[in-house]
Amino acid sequence: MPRPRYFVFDMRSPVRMRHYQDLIKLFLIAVGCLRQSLPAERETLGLPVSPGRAPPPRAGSEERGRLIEGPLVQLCFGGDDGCMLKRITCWIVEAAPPDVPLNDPGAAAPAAARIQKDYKVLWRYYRMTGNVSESPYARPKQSVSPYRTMREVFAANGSEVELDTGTVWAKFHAGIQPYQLYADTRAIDGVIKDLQTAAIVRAEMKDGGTQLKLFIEFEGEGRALFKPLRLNSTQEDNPNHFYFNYFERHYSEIAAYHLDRLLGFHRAPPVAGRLVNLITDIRNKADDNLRDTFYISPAGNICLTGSCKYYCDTSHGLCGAPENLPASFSGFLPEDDGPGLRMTWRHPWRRSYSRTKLAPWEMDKGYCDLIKTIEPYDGGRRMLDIMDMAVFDYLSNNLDRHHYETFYEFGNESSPIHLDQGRSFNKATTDDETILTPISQCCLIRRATLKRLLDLANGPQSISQLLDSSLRNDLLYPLLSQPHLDAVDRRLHGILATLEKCLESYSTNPSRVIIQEDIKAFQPV
Ligand SMILES: Nc1ncnc2c1ncn2[C@@H]1O[C@H](COP(=O)(O)OP(=O)(O)OP(=O)(O)O)[C@@H](O)[C@H]1O
Ligand SMILES: [Mn+2]
Repeated sequence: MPRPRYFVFDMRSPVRMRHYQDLIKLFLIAVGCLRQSLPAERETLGLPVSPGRAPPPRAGSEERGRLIEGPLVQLCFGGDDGCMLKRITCWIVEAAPPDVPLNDPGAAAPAAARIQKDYKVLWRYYRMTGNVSESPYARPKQSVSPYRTMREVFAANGSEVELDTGTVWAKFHAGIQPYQLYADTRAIDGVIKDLQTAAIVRAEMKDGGTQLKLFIEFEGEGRALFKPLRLNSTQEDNPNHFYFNYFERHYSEIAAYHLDRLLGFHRAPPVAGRLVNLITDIRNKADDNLRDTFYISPAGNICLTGSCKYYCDTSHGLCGAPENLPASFSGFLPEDDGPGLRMTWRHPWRRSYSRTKLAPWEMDKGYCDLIKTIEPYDGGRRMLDIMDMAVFDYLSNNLDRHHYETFYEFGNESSPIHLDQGRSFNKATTDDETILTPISQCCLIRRATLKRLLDLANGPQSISQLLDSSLRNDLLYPLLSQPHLDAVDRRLHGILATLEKCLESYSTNPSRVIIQEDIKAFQPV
C-alpha cells in the first residue's frame, strides 16, 4: 500500500513555491481585509476570551505593530520581501482599535488586544476542525501495541508479581500507559511523598551522561535519580557557554515535572525536591567510589566532587550549608532490564552539539518533509508527540533534547517519555525560537494540545500562576524566580503566534495543521 502523502506541494521547489506564495498572498489579503470590514461577523467567530488578565507583551510584538502603518493593501502589494510579514499583520490589525498607536512598544493595552484576537482566530480554526477525516493521521494505525498498561506488559512477560506488591511504586509502574506515565495525578502522589520523606539506604554515582547525578535507593522499593543544587533560578548560565555546557539544575527537573503535568502530557516521571544531609543521607550510604570524593571545604562545609566529565572538581564542589544541600529526586520508572525495557531515539530536531556545525534542520527548510517519510514519523502519533515536546521544551527553554526514550513493549504507537529536564529554565529573559522549529517547519499540532494551550491562555489564572501554585507542593518552594514564571506566560503566546502563522499559511485547510486523533483516553487504573 502506498504511503500517504502529507503535502500537495513540494516546499523545496522554488518555482512552485513562488506560485503557491502568490496565490496564498492574494487570498490572505482578500480575506484579511474583508474581515476588517465585517465587525459584526468577526464578533461571532471567536470564543470568549477572558479580558480580566492582560497577556504579557510578546517579544517582537512591537515590530508587528510597526509594519501596519499606512494603507494595508499598498503594503501587501508592495512586492518586497517583507510582504509576507505584512500580510500576517492583516490578521492581527483588526484587533487594534484604529486610534491606538500600534508602534508604541510601551503600550500594553493594544498588545493585549492583538494577542487576544490571535486566540479568537485560533479558536475559530479549532472549531472548524471538528471533523478531520481527511487528515493523513486519520488512517488506520499500524503496529498498535496490544497493551493498555504496564501491568499487562508485565503479566504477558510472566512478571506480574513485581507489580502486585500494592506499594505506591507498584501502583505507579502498573499504571503506566502507552501515551502517559500516569492517568490520574493521585496515582503518583504517594510516589512524591516517598521521594520527599523515605529514608535513603544507598547512594552511588550513575554512569553515563556528563554531569554528576546519583542513583538513590530508598527503604522499601523506591529508587530515584538525584540531581544536586548547582545554581538557583536567579543565576543564569555564563553567556559564553554553549547550551551543552549549561549546568544541570535541580529546580529545573522539579519545575519541568510540574509543567508537564500542568500541560496534561503526564510524560515526565514524578520529581520532588528535598533537602538532604550530605553526611547521613549520602556519605554514610555511599559506595567507596562516591565516598572517596567527599571533603571539608575551607569554610567548614561538607562537600563532594563526585567523578564525571563536566564540573566534578573542587572548583565546582557540591557543598552543604554546612551539611544540608537541596536536590531533586526523579522517581524511577520500572527496571529497564525486563518488561520495562526502553528504546532510545535520536531526536530528529536535536542540536549539533558542536561549536561550529549546524544541525541538518538548520540548513534545510524542507527538513520536516524528509522526516515525515521516515518511520515512526510517517504516520501515527509520534510526530504529534514531537510537537508536544517542542511545546514543553519551548516553555521551559530546554535546548538539550538530544534523545528521547519510549517503552519497547508499547511499540511505536507510544509517547516519548519526558526525561532529563536538568537544563531547562536556564534563562528567564530570552526565548529561543529555534526550540519551536518542529512546529514552525511542520506546521502541525495535536488538537488536544492546542485546546489545552488556549484554555491556559484564556483561563482565569495565567499558566505561570498555575505553575507556581503547583510548585507550592514541593518542599523546596519557591523554586522559580518571578522572571522565570513571567517567561512561561510570554512563551505561551509565542507558541500561539507560531501556530497562527501556520494557520495563515494553510488558511484554506486548517485541518492540515490541527490534527485530531481519535484516541479514547484510557480510564485511570
Ligand atoms: N526517572 C527515571 N527513571 C528511570 N531512568 C531515568 C530516570 N531519569 C533518568 N533516567 C535515566 O538516566 C539517564 C541519564 O539521566 P539524565 O539524562 O537526566 O542525565 P544527564 O546527565 O543529563 O544525561 P546527558 O548528559 O546525556 O544529557 C536517562 O537517559 C535515563 O535513561
Ligand atoms: Mn542532560
